[in-house]
Amino acid sequence: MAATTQEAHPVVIAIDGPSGTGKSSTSKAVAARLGLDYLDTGAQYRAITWWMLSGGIDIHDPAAVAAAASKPEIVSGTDPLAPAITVDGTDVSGPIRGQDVTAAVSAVSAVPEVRSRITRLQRTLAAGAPRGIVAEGRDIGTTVLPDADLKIFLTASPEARAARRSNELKGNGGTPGVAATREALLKRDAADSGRTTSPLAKAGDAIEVDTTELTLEQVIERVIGLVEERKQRVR
Ligand SMILES: Nc1ncnc2c1ncn2[C@@H]1O[C@H](COP(=O)(O)OP(=O)(O)O)[C@@H](O)[C@H]1O
Ligand SMILES: Nc1ccn([C@@H]2O[C@H](COP(=O)(O)OP(=O)(O)O)[C@@H](O)[C@H]2O)c(=O)n1
Repeated sequence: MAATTQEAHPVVIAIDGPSGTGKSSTSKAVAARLGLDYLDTGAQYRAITWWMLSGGIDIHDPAAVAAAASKPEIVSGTDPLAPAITVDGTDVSGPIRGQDVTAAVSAVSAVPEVRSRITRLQRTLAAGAPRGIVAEGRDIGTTVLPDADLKIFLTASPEARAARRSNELKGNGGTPGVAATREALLKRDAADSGRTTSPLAKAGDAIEVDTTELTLEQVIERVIGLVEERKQRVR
């Protein structure tokens, strides 16, 4: 008989922060290296926004958004090497990154009925992750998974964030310059931080990592180091 080996309990990592701080890149890499699932919660809010825009729903009418919030079927893949998202069976991973969705998503995600619907999906995915999950967004540590084993809040200067995002958009054929990108990011930060329901915020027990002067690899190593530290402490 083999000695009783204790199954490690699934590890839940919450990574929050504003746009362009490195949440998606860091979360995907950490999940892939640790063999965990990955959840991009921003993609879910973008997907429901894409569906509303496609269906002609007035996204500035919270009652209309609330009434439609439960209608689309949103399915998120959780493989960090091939994150996928579909709405009613259509792959929307490309269209949800468009400027129209980016400009509309903060209004849609501020509606409480949208948040409760998406939060339910997120908790179901986290609960079903066999080895655990890295979930990234704005309210993971505060609202979605308040009992996460590790909470990280990423920050970076607006200049660094705008330069990164602008570079990325150029690669995707977009043209906005750094100044326009910076303005758009700050506007979205203000809307996301200022909403009543589950705003963008650092959880009291989250560890803040300023990525302005760090390479992506340094951020990934920092987070993996914090996961290891946490494991040592609970052993
Ligand atoms: N520490 C870093 N240094 C330089 N570029 C980075 C760093 N972290 C992420 N990036 C780049 O910045 C862009 C935005 O990163 P992303 O992970 O999508 O941020 P977020 O999910 O917070 O919006 C991507 O092109 C990514 O490769
Ligand atoms: N947990 C989350 C994640 C995203 N969001 C909303 O979804 C938008 C898009 O999130 P994202 O993570 O794709 O944004 P980027 O950081 O990629 O620019 C945010 O600006 C928020 O309005 C949210 O409200 N709560």
